[in-house]
Amino acid sequence: MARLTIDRAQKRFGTYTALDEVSLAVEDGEFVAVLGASGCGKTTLLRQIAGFDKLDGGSITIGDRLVSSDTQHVPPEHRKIGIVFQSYALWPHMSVAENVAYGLTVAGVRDPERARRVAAALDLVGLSGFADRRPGLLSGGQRQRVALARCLVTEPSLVLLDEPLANLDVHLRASMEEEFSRFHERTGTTMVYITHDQAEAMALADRIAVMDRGRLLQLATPSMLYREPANATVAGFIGDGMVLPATVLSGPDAGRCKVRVLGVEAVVRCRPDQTAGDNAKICLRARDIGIAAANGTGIAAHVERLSYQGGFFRMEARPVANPNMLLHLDVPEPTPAEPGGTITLAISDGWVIPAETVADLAA
Ligand SMILES: Nc1ncnc2c1ncn2[C@@H]1O[C@H](COP(=O)(O)OP(=O)(O)OP(=O)(O)O)[C@@H](O)[C@H]1O
Repeated sequence: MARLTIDRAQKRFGTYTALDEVSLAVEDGEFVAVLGASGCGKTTLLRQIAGFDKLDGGSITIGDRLVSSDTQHVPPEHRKIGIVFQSYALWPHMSVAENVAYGLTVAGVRDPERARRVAAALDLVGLSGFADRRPGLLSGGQRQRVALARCLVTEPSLVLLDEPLANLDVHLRASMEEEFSRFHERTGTTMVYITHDQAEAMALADRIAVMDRGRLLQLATPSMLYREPANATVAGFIGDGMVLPATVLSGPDAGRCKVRVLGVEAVVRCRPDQTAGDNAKICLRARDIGIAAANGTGIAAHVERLSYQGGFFRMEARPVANPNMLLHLDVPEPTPAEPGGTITLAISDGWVIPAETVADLAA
């Protein structure tokens, strides 16, 4: 197991900067998900960690060993890294046991040591009874478990997972998520998990690194990302956040600021160093907006759409005074208004997004 330190990693393809000064420290035994939309640079980052490409600037250290820098490039096979790909990449003509044994055979490990380690790895992923099967006769989830066993058997110091569940159906994904979690708990292996699926990242990771256009925007626990997004991009990307212009009326008191938003005053969470002033932005979640009390003041809005979510409705509504904005909130059955009707909304919570400076990397 090893700590992974990426320091100001740069990667360019021609004039395009795919990695722009990415710095990231993954603790020994930690499970970090790298999350971002397609094209944000996740795979490029993984390829630098694995050593498939050379960096244009910065450095990567695994444990105490500098593996990538201007002057150093340790080849992939000498980095003690295990990789699990979306495509499984199993040999179709070999049995499950032979596939798992492959890395050991290449490394010169012989029986009975090799057979013992293969059996232990298959046991770890719950596939002991499948040693003699060909991969073609396994389900997608079982194939991914073989790929995991094959990666583990070499006792890597770091495991990289590149969208490993992307080819599986929804039900299998959920059970494989549990499998990865249990596996991480049992082995304590340092893991970096690439995904564009935030539910998957939230369910699995100790911390999530959110990337956008080659930059790391925030590295934080799932709950911190949700509660305290560092900037408007993270706020909008994670948890369907609504980002609204606001004025901070008074500075923090017990972690909360008074703000004016959509013409009403509200008390929301903020950083201890938040200052009063115009041009602020706040992030609201669906749960931060509710129906105002009868005769209470609030935000008059036209109901545009209702969609049933099972037990409640997701309502979309446009403020009468700001019709270019679309708010969403969850309302119980029976719904308090129908599409075309008007409703008064109240804000119960929210987060003042810190002024955009450097990405806040504090967890
Ligand atoms: N070898 C290459 N040559 C030129 N451009 C590249 C190369 N590899 C990646 N890119 C570009 O770098 C950017 C980041 O690509 P990358 O594959 O890292 O994104 P990603 O976040 O993994 O996306 P996805 O989720 O779709 O796999 C993209 O704009 C891509 O087109």
